[in-house]
Amino acid sequence: MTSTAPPVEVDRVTRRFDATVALDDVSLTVQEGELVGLLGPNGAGKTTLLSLVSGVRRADSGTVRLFGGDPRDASSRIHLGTTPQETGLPPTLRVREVAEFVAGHYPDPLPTGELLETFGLTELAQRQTGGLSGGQKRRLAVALAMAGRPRLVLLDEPTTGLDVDARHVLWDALRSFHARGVTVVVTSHYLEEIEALAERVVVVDRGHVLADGALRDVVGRVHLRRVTLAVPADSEERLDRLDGVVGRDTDPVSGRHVLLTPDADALVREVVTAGVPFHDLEVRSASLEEAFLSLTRREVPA
Ligand SMILES: Nc1ncnc2c1ncn2[C@@H]1O[C@H](COP(=O)(O)OP(=O)(O)OP(=O)(O)O)[C@@H](O)[C@H]1O
Repeated sequence: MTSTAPPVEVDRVTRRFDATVALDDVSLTVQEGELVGLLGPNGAGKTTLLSLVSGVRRADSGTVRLFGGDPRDASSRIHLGTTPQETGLPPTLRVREVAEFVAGHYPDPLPTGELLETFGLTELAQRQTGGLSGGQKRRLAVALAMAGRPRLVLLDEPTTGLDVDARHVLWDALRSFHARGVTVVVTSHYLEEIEALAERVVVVDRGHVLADGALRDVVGRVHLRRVTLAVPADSEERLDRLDGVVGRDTDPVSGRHVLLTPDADALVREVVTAGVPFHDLEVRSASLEEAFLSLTRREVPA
């Protein structure tokens, strides 16, 4: 293990579960200080990837390095904090007791009061964990990952089940740790979470890395524009006959039609030429969600 090695180095890793290839020749390096969002549909291989990096599982082939060492050696994991998808907390222990118990395993832990404060848990310090709500347990589980002042944290779906306020408390906490230099790898089903947090996005599907880059580059890579417009109900079916529309949806708030297209200028010209009566036209870049759907609908490269 070397202190200058990147926190995560995954090199040509394959991992199977019987006939399922969960990861197929995956390579990925995460440098110190990065905040990486790992995106992928259910079963894409995200949890498997994190389990290899945290030393819980072993790769069938290829190599995984954690700060330059073997993640299966406890000494390599000294700078690692993790929050798995499911966390078991001892139900009769109080929040503060659990935090102190976990902190006791590290040579230089964060003061428990500071940890609880950062995650908005101060008020709950005396509560038994068995009496916490699902969202409160989740926040505690993420806080525990930070107890030992990790240099790298792996968070698997950290905000699943949290309401909007609790999610924002957690995002702020993650941002503050990241600002102090902590490297963060986070998986999420909430694309707006990755948009809000991550600087780099890695899109995984069926065991392959489909895209890896700065958030705006991944969104830009699909070259999609989002054209929103309102049309009278009796003209709606005319939208189906337009060329160059690769996706169609309805905006849940305004009820306007959303058309995804690689060439917004050509599409708008076509709408005008076809004489479709429209109003409230808006053109903007595709969101990460739209880019993600477009990417994961593609065929997996050979
Ligand atoms: N212990 C296991 N035994 C058998 N198959 C497994 C096991 N763990 C994962 N798999 C399979 O490997 C593939 C990748 O699973 P993985 O849990 O890594 O996906 P994921 O991207 O984390 O999905 P999710 O978003 O649903 O958590 C899936 O097809 C899954 O069914």
